[in-house]
Amino acid sequence: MHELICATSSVSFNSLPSSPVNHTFYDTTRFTFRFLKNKHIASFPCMRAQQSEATDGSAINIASDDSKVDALDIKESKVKNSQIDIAATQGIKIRRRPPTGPPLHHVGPFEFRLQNEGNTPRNILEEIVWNKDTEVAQMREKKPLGSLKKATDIAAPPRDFIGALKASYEKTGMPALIAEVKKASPSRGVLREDFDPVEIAKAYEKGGAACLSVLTDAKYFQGSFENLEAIRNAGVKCPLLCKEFIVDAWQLYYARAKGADAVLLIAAILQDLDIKYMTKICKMIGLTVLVEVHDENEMDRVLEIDGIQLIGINNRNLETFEVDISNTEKLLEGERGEKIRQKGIIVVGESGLFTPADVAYVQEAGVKAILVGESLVKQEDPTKGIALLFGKDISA
Ligand SMILES: O=P(O)(O)OC[C@@H](O)[C@@H](O)c1c[nH]c2ccccc12
Repeated sequence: MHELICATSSVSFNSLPSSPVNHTFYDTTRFTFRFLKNKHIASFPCMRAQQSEATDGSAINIASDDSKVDALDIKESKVKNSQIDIAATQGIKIRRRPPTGPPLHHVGPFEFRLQNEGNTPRNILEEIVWNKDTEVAQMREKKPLGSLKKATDIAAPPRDFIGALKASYEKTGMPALIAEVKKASPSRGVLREDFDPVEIAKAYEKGGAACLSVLTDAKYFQGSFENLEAIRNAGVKCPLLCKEFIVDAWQLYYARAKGADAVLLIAAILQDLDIKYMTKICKMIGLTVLVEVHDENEMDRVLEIDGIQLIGINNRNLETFEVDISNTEKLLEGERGEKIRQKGIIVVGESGLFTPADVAYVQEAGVKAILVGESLVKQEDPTKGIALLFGKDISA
């Protein structure tokens, strides 16, 4: 039932066969056991890299300098813990990575860790973020930041996302539309079988959308960066929002290189400092930032950050999928609404908008733009879908 895996501390990998069996750890049904002396092999990314080289058959030696490694071990765990502490003080419940912290128990020469629920995502947002972390690490390896920066430099110049929203609002007197090119979602499944992203984007533009949002997450939303690029290259003039789960600054450069004019930063998964730092990078490379909030705490955090011009209020709770459009009103009431007006921030009402009454309701609450996917993408003709949503033709 429980498996015990041992390796000696002064192991020299070139003395072992190339099979990983001898020097990897086995997560068994409930417990992971390993010799204490070797704990660093699993603990450090650099060691892990060396380990995988060994599995390729190349010869490597890992010097056993336990004191140095232990010091690093402590440092790594401290950094992790302090990040968790910061997130906690900011009220962030989403854990950015599985908590593979120090072992819980020492038994004689072994350490053992209960393979507890802590290493299982607690909700869909956490699952998405953990997957994204791995996905981004793999993409980064294929396209390091240096080459990506060059691609960013030669990308077509960014379009004015906020300018397009303002112009539309002024023209129609109604919230500017950010229409979303969305094939599927974890909560609703596939929204449209005959999904042609370019055709849908063109239909949105024709119907009077000010900007477009393009889902690029493949695993949960069946989106792609190819869709973003294809829409950009098809002559669509609306500025494009790259709808991604951004967890790493690398993704900002990637989005810009693929033709995005704006990106979404989700306050539920990013600490204040991440939002500040990423906003600075976006400014440098010409990307507009839309910061998404879902509750009062996230709104208050974001209102403390300088330079935020666009805030999206998501009516969908990404942890439970519950949608409630009164959330927009709730977050714009009283002092918060006042502060937003004073700062000249444009608020975008996001998710769950289906009817002219819904649009009127969030407009009344104070939004100057809306982000809509499902109700438009499901329409046979998305152009007509826009007129139905607004109760009139807004394309003229
Ligand atoms: O399809 P809807 O209910 O109109 O929602 C669109 C958009 O708000 C939603 O897709 C969204 C809002 N924030 C997100 C963050 C990630 C993925 C998707 C989203």
